[in-house]
Amino acid sequence: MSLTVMRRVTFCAGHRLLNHDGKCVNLHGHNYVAEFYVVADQQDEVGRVIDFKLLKIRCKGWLDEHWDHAFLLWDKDTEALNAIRQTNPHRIFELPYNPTAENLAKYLLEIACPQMLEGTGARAQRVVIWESEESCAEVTVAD
Ligand SMILES: Nc1nc2c(c(=O)[nH]1)N=C([C@H](O)[C@H](O)COP(=O)(O)OP(=O)(O)OP(=O)(O)O)CN2
Repeated sequence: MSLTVMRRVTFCAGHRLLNHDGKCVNLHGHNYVAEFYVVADQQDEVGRVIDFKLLKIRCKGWLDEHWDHAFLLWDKDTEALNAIRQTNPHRIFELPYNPTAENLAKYLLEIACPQMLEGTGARAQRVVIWESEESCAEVTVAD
């Protein structure tokens, strides 16, 4: 048997896809939805994998601090980085790859979730990023 809990968090961010052969090569924004699927080795004395409220505080807290209302840009995209830096104030989060939905999900699972969930006894198993109501990317920890 395996028990998983999920918390959904929404955030707004701007980005562009470098080398994309379509309109998403332009700076634009999305109302993203992130889903965090979390497991633990055992349930706590209350019967929880993790308190939903604590999960919300950790996941939403990280996104509010780092990605909400920021431009999520590839650190190689110097043209966009320099353009956004011309505006004051500005909020930029540099990524080591293009900010596709796939890569955002990967970054959250591999880098951000261990930070978010530190000390809770829970760990992320899967992250889904919805870029629109129609399109999402999903990443899962390998077996
Ligand atoms: N595999 C991926 N493909 C695309 C991604 C992505 O993250 N992963 N992202 C984009 C763009 O960010 C874009 O904003 C979304 O593109 P698209 O789905 O084409 O947008 P629309 O549905 O709004 O297109 P309409 O033509 O306006 O219907 C692109 N691809």
